[in-house]
Amino acid sequence: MPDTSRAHALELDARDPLAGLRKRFRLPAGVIYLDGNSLGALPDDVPGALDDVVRQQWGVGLIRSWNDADWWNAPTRVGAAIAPVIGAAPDQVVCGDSTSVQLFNTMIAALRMRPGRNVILTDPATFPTDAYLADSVARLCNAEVRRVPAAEAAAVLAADGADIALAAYNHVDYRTGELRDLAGITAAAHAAGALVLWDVCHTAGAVPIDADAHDLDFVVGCSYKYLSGGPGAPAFLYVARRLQQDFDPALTGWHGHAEPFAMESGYRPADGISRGRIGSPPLLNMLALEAALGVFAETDMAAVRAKSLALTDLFIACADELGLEVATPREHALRGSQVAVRHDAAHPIMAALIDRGVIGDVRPPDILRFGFNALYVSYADVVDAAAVLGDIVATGAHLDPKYAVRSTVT
Ligand SMILES: Cc1ncc(COP(=O)(O)O)c(C=O)c1O
Ligand SMILES: Nc1c(O)cccc1C(=O)C[C@H](N)C(=O)O
Repeated sequence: MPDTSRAHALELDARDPLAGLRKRFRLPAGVIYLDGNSLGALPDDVPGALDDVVRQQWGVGLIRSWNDADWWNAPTRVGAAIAPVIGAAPDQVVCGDSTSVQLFNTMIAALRMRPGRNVILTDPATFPTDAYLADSVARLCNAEVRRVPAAEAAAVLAADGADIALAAYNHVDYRTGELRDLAGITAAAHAAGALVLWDVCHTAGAVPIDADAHDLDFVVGCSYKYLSGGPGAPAFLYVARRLQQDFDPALTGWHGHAEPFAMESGYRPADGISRGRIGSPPLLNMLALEAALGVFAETDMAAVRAKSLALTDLFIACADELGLEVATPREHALRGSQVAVRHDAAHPIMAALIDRGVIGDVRPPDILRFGFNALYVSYADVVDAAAVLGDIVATGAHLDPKYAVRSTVT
């Protein structure tokens, strides 16, 4: 039986090589934050950096800061800082725009790069924005969306892949936290002549992605979850170097032009990853993200992954002891960095948890989600959160009518 005692958790914290990174984040007193898989906690470096960007770079530098503070190159500079986190050699990652925009842009580029093929293969359980965009892209490009669960994707690609242009999958199921077979689906897609687009929103900064080692084609991820870039922080796009000269995105904005300030009347794409740029980037968010990324230079993704698995192992053991139904796979190879617990009263239980300072979220119909960012969640947090959860379920505290009211964002 795993040891779920608080004393043992404190021992684990004392031995944790990442424990020192927790102070790099501003965590409110009295809160156990287990929703970094939706919005990451505030890094300590961000307020000062933003203050400088607003007061000095914007307030004093004004338009000069495009040059003097190198705003112009921020998308590729911040992309270069994200690259090691996702296992990418330099010059393959650009930062900017939302995940949704990047997904749309890349799906169309992939269809253009595989003429004669008209199918986008995706998961029926994909994150909603991915599904909605695939359907819209299909309407725009006269293509078809074929919905095949990730577990069956490699077999479908092998048996019936001739018309598939793109396999577009989420690295982690946002509900259950199940980690998908990135290597297997990618290899099967390539054997079938298709491209792959991985949405790594739930793994960037939490799970090694090894984009180059796995020979991925396109990767899109957000930066406001495990990367802690802040609300609305821009997404990133990886285009493998070998594909960049053929990358033909839908959104041909002027920042992706070969010579933006030549103000030419026609579009000529920039070389390399810069052609993934679109229009003016959200610089305040992007420069906050740049400051947030500093912490990743002080650790490596193998250490982050090892602690994340240990945290989720411990939480699963606690949930087992409480007799709760865990929806997240127990095998490490199949687990992201969150634990999902099924309960018919998921909403009121989460409301009661939040009331007591334990912040997670819920997803329909019955999933309580708990995300574990190894950079700032401690083992003591895990057992303390589980103790509050156990107390609520045992006492029926969640049955209080005040917890029946649902908030807009959960
Ligand atoms: C897998 C996945 N893709 C996309 C998104 C969101 O896209 P956007 O950043 O455009 O809101 C999320 C979360 O919101 C997500 O979990
Ligand atoms: N992106 C979000 C937002 O704009 C508002 C509220 C929550 C989010 C999230 O990130 C949700 C998250 N992607 C999920 O897995 O459900």
